[in-house]
Amino acid sequence: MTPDTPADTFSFTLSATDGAARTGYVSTPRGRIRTPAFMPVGTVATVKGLYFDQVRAAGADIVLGNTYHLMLRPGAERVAKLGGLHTFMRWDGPILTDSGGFQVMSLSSLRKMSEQGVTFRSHVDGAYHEMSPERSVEIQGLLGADIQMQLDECVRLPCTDEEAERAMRLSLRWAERSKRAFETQPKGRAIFGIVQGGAVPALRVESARALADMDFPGYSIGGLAVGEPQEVMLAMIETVAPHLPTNKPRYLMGVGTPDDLLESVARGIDMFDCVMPTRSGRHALAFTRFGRINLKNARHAEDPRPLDEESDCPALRDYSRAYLHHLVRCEEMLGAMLISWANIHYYQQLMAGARAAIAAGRYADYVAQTKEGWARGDL
Ligand SMILES: O=c1[nH]cnc2cc3nc(NCc4cccs4)[nH]c3cc12
Repeated sequence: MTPDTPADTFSFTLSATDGAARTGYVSTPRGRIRTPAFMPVGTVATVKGLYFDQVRAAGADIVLGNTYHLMLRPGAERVAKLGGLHTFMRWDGPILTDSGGFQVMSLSSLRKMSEQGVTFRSHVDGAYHEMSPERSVEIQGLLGADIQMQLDECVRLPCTDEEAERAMRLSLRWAERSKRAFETQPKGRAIFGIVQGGAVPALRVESARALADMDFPGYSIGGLAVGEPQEVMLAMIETVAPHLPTNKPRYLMGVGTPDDLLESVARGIDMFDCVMPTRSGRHALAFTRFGRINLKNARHAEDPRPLDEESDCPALRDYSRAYLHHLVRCEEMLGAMLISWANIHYYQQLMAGARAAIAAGRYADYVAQTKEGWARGDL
């Protein structure tokens, strides 16, 4: 923390831009987040298969926790009683939590949505729960999240314009209520508004402008990475970004592949989260400088080469493809752990390279060279 940044504040500093791409850092009481940033997903208080010292060593400055999962198990009040999520899972850096609404709609059963909020049955034990903007913020506060999300309604794409409009306007009303409920929380924490509006440019612009008028400390772009083609996602980013304040961070929720990250950074996104690196790691899919490598494939059975001998990550540098293939074939947990570690490291170094390239004014070249590497791969 530089001396001029008091320990109990949240702020965003833009260091350089290259076209619409930006690099800088978010300052929080628990440390800085270098942007563009990729946030490993720690769904139930763990980045699946990794120790947090590996997550930190890979270059992650912040991790994501899921409010929906944690409120069901072990429970928000229980986490608070145990000292909060940072203490509970032994991660002392910033934590971002989502609001739970997205998982309620994708994981729970018997959901009932109203102006007040959403009631649902837990996918864990069938118990009834209700989630309102106020309760969601209360839960995120009990978890101790440094960056919190408003409760919103994310419609799956494709959807009708009427559906997108209804959900966008509800989300704006919930943005007001979430922000008001957040005011009781300790200084230094932030809450982000979430831009909705489906794939309808006019609705996206209206949502972004209304949220900007509410003066949030940061803005998420939601309602994307829900099955739409990449070009639709990128078009919505291009539509929304000009209407968001340049001096506040922009977080694209649930994104994405390495290609999604590079293309979204080029359009002005600062923060990302995605289960892709860890979920793919559990399915034997490695992301490398040479593109994707499916370690289930028998052609790796006698390949003594590591995934990337030039990497400074042991999982990429020290283990042969043959060994990784063997672990995968035996369904040994170390296989999923090593490939998840490799993928988290790859995503972090992809963002580190983007930050350096933007600062040097050569982001377009960085993207082109990176994509050439993916194509050149001797997979
Ligand atoms: O609008 C949203 N609001 C709050 N959380 C989200 C999370 C999101 N995650 C994805 N995509 C990644 C996925 C994860 C699981 C199914 S899709 N898209 C998302 C959109 C939203």
